[in-house]
Amino acid sequence: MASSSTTKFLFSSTFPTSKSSESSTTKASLFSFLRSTSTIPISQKLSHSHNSRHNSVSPIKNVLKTATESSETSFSKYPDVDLVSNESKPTILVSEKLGSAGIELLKGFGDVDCSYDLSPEQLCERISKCDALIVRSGTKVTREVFEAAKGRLKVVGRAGVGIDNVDLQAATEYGCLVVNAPTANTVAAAEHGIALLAAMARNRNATFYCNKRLMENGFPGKWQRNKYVGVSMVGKTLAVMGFGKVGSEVARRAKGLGMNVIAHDPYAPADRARAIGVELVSFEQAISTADFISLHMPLTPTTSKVFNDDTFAMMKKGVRIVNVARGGVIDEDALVRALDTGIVAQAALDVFTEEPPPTDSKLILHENVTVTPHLGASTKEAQEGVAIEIAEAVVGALKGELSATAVNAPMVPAEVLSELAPYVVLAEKLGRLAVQLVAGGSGIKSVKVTYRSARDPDDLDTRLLRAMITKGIIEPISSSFVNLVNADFTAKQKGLRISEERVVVDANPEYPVDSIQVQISNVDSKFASAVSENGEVSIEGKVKFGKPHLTCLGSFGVDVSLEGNLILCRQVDQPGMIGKVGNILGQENVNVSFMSVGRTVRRNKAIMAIGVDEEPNKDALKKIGEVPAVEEFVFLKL
Ligand SMILES: NC(=O)c1ccc[n+]([C@@H]2O[C@H](COP(=O)([O-])OP(=O)(O)OC[C@H]3O[C@@H](n4cnc5c(N)ncnc54)[C@H](O)[C@@H]3O)[C@@H](O)[C@H]2O)c1
Ligand SMILES: O=C(O)[C@H](O)COP(=O)(O)O
Repeated sequence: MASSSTTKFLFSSTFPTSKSSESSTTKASLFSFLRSTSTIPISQKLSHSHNSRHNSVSPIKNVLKTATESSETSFSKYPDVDLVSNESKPTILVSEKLGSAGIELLKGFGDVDCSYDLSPEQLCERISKCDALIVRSGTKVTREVFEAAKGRLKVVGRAGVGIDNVDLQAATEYGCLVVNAPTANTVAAAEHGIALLAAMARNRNATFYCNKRLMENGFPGKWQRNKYVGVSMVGKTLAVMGFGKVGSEVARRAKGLGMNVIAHDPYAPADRARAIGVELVSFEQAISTADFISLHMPLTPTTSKVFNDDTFAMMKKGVRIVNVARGGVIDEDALVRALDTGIVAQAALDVFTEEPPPTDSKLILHENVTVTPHLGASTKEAQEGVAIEIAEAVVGALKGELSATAVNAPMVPAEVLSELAPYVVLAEKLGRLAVQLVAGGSGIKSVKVTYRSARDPDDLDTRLLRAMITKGIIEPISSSFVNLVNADFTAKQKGLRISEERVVVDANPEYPVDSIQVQISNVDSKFASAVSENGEVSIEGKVKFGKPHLTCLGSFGVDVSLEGNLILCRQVDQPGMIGKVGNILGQENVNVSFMSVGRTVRRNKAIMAIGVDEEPNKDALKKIGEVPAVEEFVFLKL
């Protein structure tokens, strides 16, 4: 069996919020839920019958839940929420104008508060009463907003692409999911880019001015045709900086105008560029050979002010620049200097470092600058599309579904999700079990997870499983809540190092995972038999008939369904032990759901793993401990 790629992660959290509840559901209900989410748009789902919404809570849904059970607006209630009853409806704050179809969709799910033009203070005040916030580019969702939310805010929806106005690090630390609407405004932005390109080339801005003067003064003497001679675009070289969704649509359209298009994007695949007839080149080559430069990269620490005195100096004299990306990618003072010296002949700008820019901004007042007030996404079509896209993403997130447009959590395609669902449950149970086997669980520093599978290791996306193991380990020993969004961060904060290994085994390739093993090193165990020959607390589990099973404990093979609670006993391997312990539980009215005995050597030591529906009282546990052949035992809550 070839062992393969080993991925190692460092993780960590410090939230006073308490834990989410975890409930399981049948495979059937989980899968029907997943099927319905992948095929029925939420807009239709909302009109479904009342009963259809009352599925049991899916464990997959739980991966995004964060709020306390005790909280009045507990997020854990949402998947079961009665959409008709106002009592349990989530509150969704929409802080900027959103298309009406999106608003209607949101109203079908929660209480919608459309409050535009809130000051930062007003936003912080209101946010603690909200479960979701929907913004466009005009609202700054700062760390203060997440702090002020006091753990209630579950999802921020950005009705558009750029998420530079959301403090993603703070969102992640607070376990708040951020989703965006990345596709619905692509064409609108590309069309606006082309419109600005053409407007600039033909002095459209100056022509407006000229027209106004013409109207004021009458035509005679003002017909200044020679003053406003433009430049042609055909045959000119356009450098598209950022060859993503908008950049490639701009390139496609510019090709149609007869331009020679080159592009720079360190992450874009060359074959996608070739397919449009665009050559991918270096940053320097792009800016030094272009007659026109069109900006389409996101604003990140790397791209901030990437167009500055130094890079303007590398450009062809008389270059023309369009920016429909983000103002912050340009050093605006440097652009004014480049315009003044003529390095940049003209600029057409839709976006600015500060929006709206100050009225005395030298840049917007410059005679060679054409400006629009961040209108790239502002077409009727794009706004309706974005509104629906974000409303669906936010409602889905509030229902605990994993989002396809999550910005700070793994995006897991529906088909992968559906396949991994039972393993997600297993992963969390193994984490919970492993940590309870450690004496003084908070001293855990190093956890190794081994996934055994018949499939190629590259085919197994373990992020979800890893997050759930982390959740299982951390939640029983701390007040931190852990969800898919903050699992890695939480583990890192706690100094918990989780390494992963994927091992190919001879198993059924129909299933994504054959077994998951969790090993905790450098710790003492409450139950010595859980310690492997190598000295680690070691447990292994499998999914059998859709249910999580514990299959190995230390060096002992067992087979017990991980439902309800678990009693582990080590005893002398002799007849009558099952009966003795079973009798004690029976007398206390504790129902045994599952039972398995494992041993290494006949008539030596044996492990008895007993699944119980109820929690045995102290007396029952004491009596089990007093059975003469029982050498050690432990009761574990799953
Ligand atoms: N003006 C508007 O109203 C408007 C509308 C839509 C999008 N936008 C902005 O346009 C930009 C692009 O949007 P998109 O939907 O195409 O996003 P996208 O993620 O599809 O594309 C961005 C591209 O930039 C590339 N990139 C990242 N760093 C880069 C770098 N240092 N140099 C060059 N390329 C780099 C990425 O690899 C990616 O291909 C974003 O900033 C977005 O906010 C503005
Ligand atoms: O990033 C975006 O999607 C655009 O900048 C659009 O922003 P807006 O929704 O504020 O118009």
